[in-house]
Amino acid sequence: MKDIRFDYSNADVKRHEIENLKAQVRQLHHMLHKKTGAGNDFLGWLDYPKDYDQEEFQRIFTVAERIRKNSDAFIIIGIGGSYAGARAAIEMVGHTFHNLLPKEKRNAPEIYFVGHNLSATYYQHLMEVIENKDVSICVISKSGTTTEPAIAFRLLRAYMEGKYGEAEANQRIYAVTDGQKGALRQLAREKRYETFVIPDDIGGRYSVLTAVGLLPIAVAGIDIRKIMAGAKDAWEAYHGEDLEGNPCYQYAVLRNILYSKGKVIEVLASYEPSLHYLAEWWKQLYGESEGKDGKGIFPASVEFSTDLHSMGQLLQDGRRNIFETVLRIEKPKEDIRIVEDEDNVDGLNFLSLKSLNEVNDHAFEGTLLAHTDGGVPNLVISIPEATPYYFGKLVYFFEKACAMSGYILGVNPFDQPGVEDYKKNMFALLGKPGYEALGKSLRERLYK
Ligand SMILES: O=P(O)(O)OC[C@H]1O[C@](O)(CO)[C@@H](O)[C@@H]1O
Repeated sequence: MKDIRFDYSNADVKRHEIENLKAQVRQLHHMLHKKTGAGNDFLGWLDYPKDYDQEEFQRIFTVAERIRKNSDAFIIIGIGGSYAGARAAIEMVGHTFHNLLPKEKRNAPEIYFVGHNLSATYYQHLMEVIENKDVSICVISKSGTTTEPAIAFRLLRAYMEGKYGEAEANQRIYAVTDGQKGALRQLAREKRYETFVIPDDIGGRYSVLTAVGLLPIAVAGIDIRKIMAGAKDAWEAYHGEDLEGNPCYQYAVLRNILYSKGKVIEVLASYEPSLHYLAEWWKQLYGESEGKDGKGIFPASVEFSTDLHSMGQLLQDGRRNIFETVLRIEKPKEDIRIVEDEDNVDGLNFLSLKSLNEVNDHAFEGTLLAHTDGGVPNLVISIPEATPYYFGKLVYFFEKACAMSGYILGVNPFDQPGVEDYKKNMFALLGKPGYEALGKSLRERLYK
């Protein structure tokens, strides 16, 4: 079977720079696996593909099947790690226009994501779209108190209870949350929602292979067994301590070498629009894991060739503090041939009958050379196909690389103290009890 490939031959990094980190990687590998490093109470994801709860996994199938049968629309409420992974999978593996396909072709409900913004327009428009449709919802929040999904859930719970009456609404609402504590767990108990557990030792951004990601992905009609098979094979493939044989650790090492040379921005580039949300998921994983203690690579993303006509200028010619990681799909799901045109007014007959994927590949090759010539080191991660299996494998690749990369950088890759600051200010400005003094001082600064 083909594998994920990592190529750093265009990174302008010397052999000895990599060799120098070999011993450190080995030591950090043991720290990770023996769970002796910073954030070690959040390492549940590390062996999860091998020892996940099979009983709960079966229940995800059963529930997904029920939702697929009785729902025209499935609404997923969540933010950050409680949302991005499922969306990444559904977009990468599924149909580009999932919701617009005729129902019989889709064989799954329309899928909508909410709870990841505070836009009234977004909610109002969603309500218009789901009118007259049978709806099920899944609320996903580990803490159960995150403001954005909590507001969304309040709105949608009222909508569901109004539409179906409380008893039926309760059967159409599913919750994925902490096993014991939190506001959502309490509500789920009271209302008798069917629930799934987010393990204590798995943080939001590492949770896509738990029910957080798997339930929405299964409802969308994607084979979650294959995802877990890919993740399990990744566990094996990236288990070795030796840098030479472990592409996942090589990626961690290469990005740190580039960072130490002033390349402080990593741009994840792809040539398939279906990877858009994978890049969003990746940004949270790396941004939240590494951006702390005054350090961290800024993770950004572009979609080529779209962004070659905008960000391409900056990448080619702007400040040289960027490196690029290209995420390639070797065999895209589809291909089409460019048609011959007798008149050739557009002068494109040199492309007649060529495969569009081939044109896209040449765009990649041409850009790789142009950007490396322009002083932008390029790393390339290639996945054979955009299938559930490779999604699972890629997720684990990035997760483990992120843990190693964070440890090399010298941070705790598993906490996120910085995200609390905006929350405190927002609560204070909204008048949440307990935040009165902060509210007063913030208002003085804002409205002086
Ligand atoms: O699942 P929860 O607790 O609602 O958290 C959602 C997201 O919010 C964060 O805590 C950041 O605000 C992320 O780490 C997390 O993925």
